[in-house]
Amino acid sequence: MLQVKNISFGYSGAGNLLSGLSLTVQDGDIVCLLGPNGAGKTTLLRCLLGISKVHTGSIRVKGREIASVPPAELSRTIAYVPQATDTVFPYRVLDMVVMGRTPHIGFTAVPSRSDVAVAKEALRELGIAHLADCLFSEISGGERQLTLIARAITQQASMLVMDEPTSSLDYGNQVRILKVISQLAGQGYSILMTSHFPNHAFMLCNKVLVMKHGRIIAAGRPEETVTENSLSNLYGARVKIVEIADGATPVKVCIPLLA
Ligand SMILES: Nc1ncnc2c1ncn2[C@@H]1O[C@H](COP(=O)(O)OP(=O)(O)OP(=O)(O)O)[C@@H](O)[C@H]1O
Repeated sequence: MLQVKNISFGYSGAGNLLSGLSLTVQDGDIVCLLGPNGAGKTTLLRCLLGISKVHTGSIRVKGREIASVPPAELSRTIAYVPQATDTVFPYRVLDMVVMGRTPHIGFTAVPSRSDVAVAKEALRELGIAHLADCLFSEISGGERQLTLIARAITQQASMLVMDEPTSSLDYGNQVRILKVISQLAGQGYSILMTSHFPNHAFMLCNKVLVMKHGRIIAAGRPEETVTENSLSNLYGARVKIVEIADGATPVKVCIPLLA
């Protein structure tokens, strides 16, 4: 689905932030990108979406170089869920979500009834149908994040790229979003998400990319890549990983140690 080979990128005036970076996301994968603040995770996502142009290397989506894929077509393949942001425009939540139809209908076209129906269905799926007429600027950070996920679902792309999808959510909504992500993967979506919570890797993901100083320093299954040693190297914090029983399946949990 997504093949990244040996890319490099730096912001103008600075040296390379990303260098020699390669990764693959297969159909149905849930990939967790872990790394400390400033490692380059969001920058990498922006490169994958073609928002920032890589200096060297290749990014292929469904076998085609993204630079050669028209933006609307790329948006029908990959949907982006940015970190929850504010907007200066007083859009209704439903209007924000209907915007997900833009790659299908064009910037100037008026959304049809069926476009609005797709958006309303996404709101229902995420349990926020009651917010449809609220202003995006007047709902909570967590509700905004759910709205942005609804917009991505409305886009009906086959891959979701999510930047810290649970960052401003309360505990219950974090679990809700993790379940939604798992269900979306079950429906055939490929998912690449950044997270500051290594537990997400164990709970949800079949693959982990560990990023530091603009490089992928480890890639593989969560059990191989998320270890007490790797986490303490990555974050400079002591971490204990324990197994707890959840029915028949033991689940690994990371616990940071203060001492
Ligand atoms: N538009 C920009 N222009 C110049 N430098 C930038 C820009 N955006 C990010 N950077 C720099 O690039 C580095 C990586 O930033 P990035 O946002 O990709 O990291 P991140 O891993 O997503 O961090 P976090 O976990 O804190 O969100 C940082 O040092 C940041 O200051």
